[in-house]
Amino acid sequence: MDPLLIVLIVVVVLAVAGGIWFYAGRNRGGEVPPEVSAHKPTSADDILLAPPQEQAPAEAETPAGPTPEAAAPATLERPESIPGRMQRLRSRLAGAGGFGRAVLAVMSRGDLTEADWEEIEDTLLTSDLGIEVTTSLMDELRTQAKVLDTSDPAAIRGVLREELLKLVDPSMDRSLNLAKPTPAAGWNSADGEPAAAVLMVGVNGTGKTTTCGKLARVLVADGRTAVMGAADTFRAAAADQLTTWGERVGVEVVRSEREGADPASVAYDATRAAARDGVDVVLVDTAGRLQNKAGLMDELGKIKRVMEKVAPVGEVLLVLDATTGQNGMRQAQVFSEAVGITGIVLTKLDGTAKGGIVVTVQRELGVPVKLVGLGEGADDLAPFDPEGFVDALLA
Ligand SMILES: Nc1nc2c(ncn2[C@@H]2O[C@H](COP(=O)(O)OP(=O)(O)OP(=O)(O)O)[C@@H](O)[C@H]2O)c(=O)[nH]1
Repeated sequence: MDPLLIVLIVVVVLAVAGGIWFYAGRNRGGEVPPEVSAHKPTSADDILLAPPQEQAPAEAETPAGPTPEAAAPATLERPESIPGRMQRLRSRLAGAGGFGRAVLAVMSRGDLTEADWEEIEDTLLTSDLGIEVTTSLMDELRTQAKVLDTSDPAAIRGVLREELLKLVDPSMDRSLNLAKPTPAAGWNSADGEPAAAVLMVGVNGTGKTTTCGKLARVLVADGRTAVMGAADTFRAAAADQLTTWGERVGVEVVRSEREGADPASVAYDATRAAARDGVDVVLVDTAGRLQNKAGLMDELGKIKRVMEKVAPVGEVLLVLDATTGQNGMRQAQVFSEAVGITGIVLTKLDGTAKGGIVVTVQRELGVPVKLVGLGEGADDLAPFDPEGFVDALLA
């Protein structure tokens, strides 16, 4: 036989055998394993997918809210009630070790020396109270110490509690504005009744997306319905993260499948969807890129403007990381100038003993802390309670 023909036959036989082996191999492997084909979880997802801390997820009745378009889990979680979580989180706050306790310990020594007063001053300054507040608090404490002339811990505690409470200011209105807004002039009532709108802003990593998800749970626990808008189109995982949060409690998430899509258009779609579905609240998550103030103003301004084609935005919540101290304050100023802020969410308060940031941020921005994040658990967000906070600082 012609040697060329032999070589040709061998090549054809090898190719056919190889093809059969490859095909059989694919079938042997069966379906592509889900961990390969599915979205690869990030560390944040791991946290989100974990069951809520200290609370077994319970089966809930059919939610009043809209059904998520994505495949929903078979059972929905019932978020922890607001009073329940406040009770639980108060002890966590106390566990973080408040600066009040350290001041109390020094003041209870009685007959304070200058060194003792310096120790108190250092404690106050390192707790992020800022120089101005520290100085006036020191003056007040010196006066009160003279008046009291005692080392009785209960009496000193009473004075310190009163002074700290004054600084935190219990008279501020900390309620969220969740009243149904008056529709915008051009709004067609056939398109539904606009929902109360909450816009979440802040630097990246402060916990905006997490807080949006946690706040949706607060609303569900409070018997309200909601829609979330994933207008953080800069970080693709943020929309996935928000979708997971929504699915757990039956809250629809409006998102764009296109990375880098116009955040304002997602915010607008979410606001319209909320009106169409007749839900109570629309929560919009945004990206926190602080490239420059002009860019930030443009982006946030545009988001707010398009949402207000439906109805006024009732709440703009600035999400601030309590552990970033004075650095966080500078960023907060930029956001507050870029878009009018109506309240502050202080996250990661579980990770710091420097509770003084509550006082500083309220004074510098002139708006109240309305919510606090006290952990990575799904229900670790609670309304800010000044008395509980001061008690925890002194515990
Ligand atoms: N300990 C603690 N961690 C928190 C709290 N709130 C949020 N976090 C964590 O902070 C990390 C960042 O949260 P994200 O919600 O992704 O932050 P983000 O601001 O949306 O970030 P970008 O999408 O990049 O802008 C996550 O690991 C959260 O679990 C809190 O109150 N306490």
